[in-house]
Amino acid sequence: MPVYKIGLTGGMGSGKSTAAKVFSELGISVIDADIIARELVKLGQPALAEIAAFFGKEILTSKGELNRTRLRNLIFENEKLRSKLESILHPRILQEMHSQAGKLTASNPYCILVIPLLLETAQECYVNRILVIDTLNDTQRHRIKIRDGLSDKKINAILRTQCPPALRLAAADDSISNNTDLAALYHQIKCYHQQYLILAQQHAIACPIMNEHTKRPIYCPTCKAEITWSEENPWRPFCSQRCRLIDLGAWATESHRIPGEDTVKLDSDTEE
Ligand SMILES: CC(C)(COP(=O)(O)OP(=O)(O)OC[C@H]1O[C@@H](n2cnc3c(N)ncnc32)[C@H](O)[C@@H]1O)[C@@H](O)C(=O)NCCC(=O)NCCS
Ligand SMILES: Nc1ncnc2c1ncn2[C@@H]1O[C@H](COP(=O)(O)OP(=O)(O)OP(=O)(O)O)[C@@H](O)[C@H]1O
Ligand SMILES: [Zn+2]
Repeated sequence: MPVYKIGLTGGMGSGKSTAAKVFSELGISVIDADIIARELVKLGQPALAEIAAFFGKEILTSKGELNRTRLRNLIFENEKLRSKLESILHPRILQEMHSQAGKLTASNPYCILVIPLLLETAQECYVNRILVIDTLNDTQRHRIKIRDGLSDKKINAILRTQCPPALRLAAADDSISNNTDLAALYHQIKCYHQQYLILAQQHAIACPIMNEHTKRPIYCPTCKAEITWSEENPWRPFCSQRCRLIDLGAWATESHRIPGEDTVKLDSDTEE
């Protein structure tokens, strides 16, 4: 049975890595998408070659490593370049993250998946619960400035690409407010840790019973191919990334709509 997964997410500098360290100290396995993203662009990795092929040799340092600052300056100023980078890295990050999670043994009561862009990339379906770490804007900026020495302009450019904090909190099952000190952060995490131990146990008991009752074929909503609902298929309920993206496109173009009356008519909806 797959290990119960808590998706830890939050904006830039909200304290995800700091919180992850606390969970790890409590004996919980942590899989961090940011760490995977860094591994994937190390010297000799295929993703680095793909990035260099698209962005040019100027994106590499004299040692052939990724010039992260240069790439950061490019992608947060240009949506097309960001999409291109994401198309190279995100499928690989997702695959590696779920491969690592799939290898966790049943001795793990639950695990933490640190996914900075959990909501931005619609990964809600891969986790059992969403834990959002939230920091007030001023504190967030102050901490980023101290840590990274970035200007307000550069911080704004990054924050603009991320989910607005209010939407993130609205999607949360649980939330941590990280505005004061490390002791307060630690205290909140310890409380959630106790809850997660119980929830994971309840899940482990309920899940096999539910699976037995719901054992029936599942079909890809896009191409109708029969799929297996398992850790090995990170695109579930779709058969592939392609079908998932096609479906997302359909939502974006509104060919998928939940039927219902339009109660509010926007000006732009009314025909002249
Ligand atoms: C552009 C890169 C090389 C810049 O590296 P750098 O070390 O300067 O910054 P770092 O990785 O610490 O990111 C800074 C902040 O931006 C956020 N961020 C990174 N990529 C993105 C993105 N595509 N969209 C929105 N926010 C992002 C991070 O979560 C973090 O809060 C790096 O961010 C990257 O490879 N990004 C693409 C991969 C990705 O999407 N990672 C985030 C989720 S795993
Ligand atoms: N409770 C706290 N008290 C004091 N400093 C903190 C606290 N939480 C986090 N910090 C500091 O704030 C900065 C940002 O935290 P952290 O690196 O954990 O954020 P993050 O969400 O992982 O960032 P990113 O999105 O950039 O990866 C770090 O320098 C960290 O030491
Ligand atoms: Zn399909």
